[in-house]
Amino acid sequence: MKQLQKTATRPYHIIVTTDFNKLKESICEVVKPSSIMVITDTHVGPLYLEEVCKQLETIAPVFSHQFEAGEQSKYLGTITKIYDKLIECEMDRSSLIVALGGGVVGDMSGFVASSYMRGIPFVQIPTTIVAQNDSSIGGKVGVDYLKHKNMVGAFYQPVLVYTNLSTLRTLPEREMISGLAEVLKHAFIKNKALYDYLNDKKDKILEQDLVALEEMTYYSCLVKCSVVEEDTKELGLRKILNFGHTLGHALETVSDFTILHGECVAYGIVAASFISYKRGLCTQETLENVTNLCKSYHLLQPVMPFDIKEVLHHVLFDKKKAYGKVAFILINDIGAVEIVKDVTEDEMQQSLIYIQETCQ
Ligand SMILES: NC(=O)c1ccc[n+]([C@@H]2O[C@H](COP(=O)([O-])OP(=O)(O)OC[C@H]3O[C@@H](n4cnc5c(N)ncnc54)[C@H](O)[C@@H]3O)[C@@H](O)[C@H]2O)c1
Ligand SMILES: O=C(O)C(=O)C[C@@H](O)[C@H](O)[C@H](O)COP(=O)(O)O
Ligand SMILES: [Zn+2]
Repeated sequence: MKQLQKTATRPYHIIVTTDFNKLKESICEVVKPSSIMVITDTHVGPLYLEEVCKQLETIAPVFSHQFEAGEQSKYLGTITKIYDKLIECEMDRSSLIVALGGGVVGDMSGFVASSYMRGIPFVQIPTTIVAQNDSSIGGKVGVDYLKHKNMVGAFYQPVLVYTNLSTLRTLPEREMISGLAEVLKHAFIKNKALYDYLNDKKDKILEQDLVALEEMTYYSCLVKCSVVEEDTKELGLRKILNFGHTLGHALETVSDFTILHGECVAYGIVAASFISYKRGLCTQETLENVTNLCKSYHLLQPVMPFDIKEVLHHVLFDKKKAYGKVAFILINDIGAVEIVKDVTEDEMQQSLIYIQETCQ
C-alpha cells in the first residue's frame, strides 16, 4: 500500500496597518504578477483606486474594473462583465486580481479569481468593518442567486490580506455599525476577552480610535482564523461563524437587501439567543448580555415590518441544511456556542416575534 498526505491550505499574511505604504512590498513577497486587475465599486473606486494603483504600477501593468456599489450587484451578471474585462486585458494565469472594497467586492473578486482560467491569485484590500474583520479572511467567495444569499461560490483563499484601517474614515456610519455585528459575533461565539474589550472600549471603537480599532481587528481576525484553520470547508466547526445568519440571511433577502448584512446578523443573533434561552441552553443573563451589547453599538434598531412566514420560507435555502434539517448555532454562554439540528419552525417563529417586540 502507498499513502500520500495532501498538504494543508497555504498560509497567508493578514496585515493590519494604517496606510498603504507597505502594500507593494507585501504583495511582492508572495507573488510576481505579469499584470494586475484591481476590482472595486463605485463608492470605493473614487476614494482609493488612484492611491492603490500608484503603488501597484511599480510592480506590473495595472488595469481596473469598477461596478455599481451594493448587494444588488452581487450576482452573476456582474461576474460575467468582469470576465469580459479580464479577457479584454489579456489577463492570464500569471496575472493577479486585487479586491479593493467591502465584502461585496471581496466575495465577487474572489469568485472571479477562483474560476477564471480555473484559478488565479488574488489579494484582498478590505475597506469596511465587515471585510476587515470577517469576509476578507477564510476564502468564502461567491454571489447571490435568485436573491438567495451566496448560493453560488467556492472556497478559495487570497494570497494576502492587506488592511488599511484609515480607509474606515470615509465609511458611512450605518455601514460601520452594521459591520460591528460580525465582530460582536466573533466575541459571542468564541472569545469572552473580546466581549469584555468591546464593552470597555465601545466609545473609542465608535469614534474610530486607530489603536482601539487595531486591537479589535486583531482579536476578531484571530477568532476567524482559528475556526477556519480547523475546518476550512465548513464540514463542522466552521458553522459557528454562521451564528445569527440562519434567520439573518432570510431577513436580508425578504427586505430585498434594504436591511444591511450586519444589521440582519444582529437580529439573527438575538433570535438565536432567545431560542437558546427558551431551551435552557443559556441563562436570561446571557440573552440580556448579548442583546445589550448589540444595543450599545446601536444595532437592533426598530425592525421594518416583515412577514414571518416569508422569512421562514427563505430559511430553507440556508446552506447549513442537510437531509432536510437546517443546522442552527445556539449560545451557551458568552464565548461558547453549539450546533443544533432540531430547531423547530415554531421556535424560529417565536424568536422572530421576540425580535419584532424587542426591536421597536
Ligand atoms: N466571505 C465571507 O466570509 C463574508 C463574511 C461576512 C460578510 N460577507 C458578505 O459581505 C457583504 C457585506 O459586506 P460589506 O458590509 O463590506 O458590504 P459592501 O461591500 O456592500 O460595502 C458597504 C458599502 O460601503 C461602501 N464602502 C466600502 N468601503 C468604503 C470606504 N472605506 N469608504 C466609503 N464607502 C465604502 C461600499 O461601496 C458599499 O456601499 C455581504 O454580501 C455579505 O454576505 C461575506
Ligand atoms: O466565514 C464564514 O464561514 C462565515 O459564515 C462568515 C459569515 O459572516 C459570512 O456572512 C458568510 O458569507 C456566510 O456564509 P454562508 O455560507 O452562510 O453564505
Ligand atoms: Zn456574515
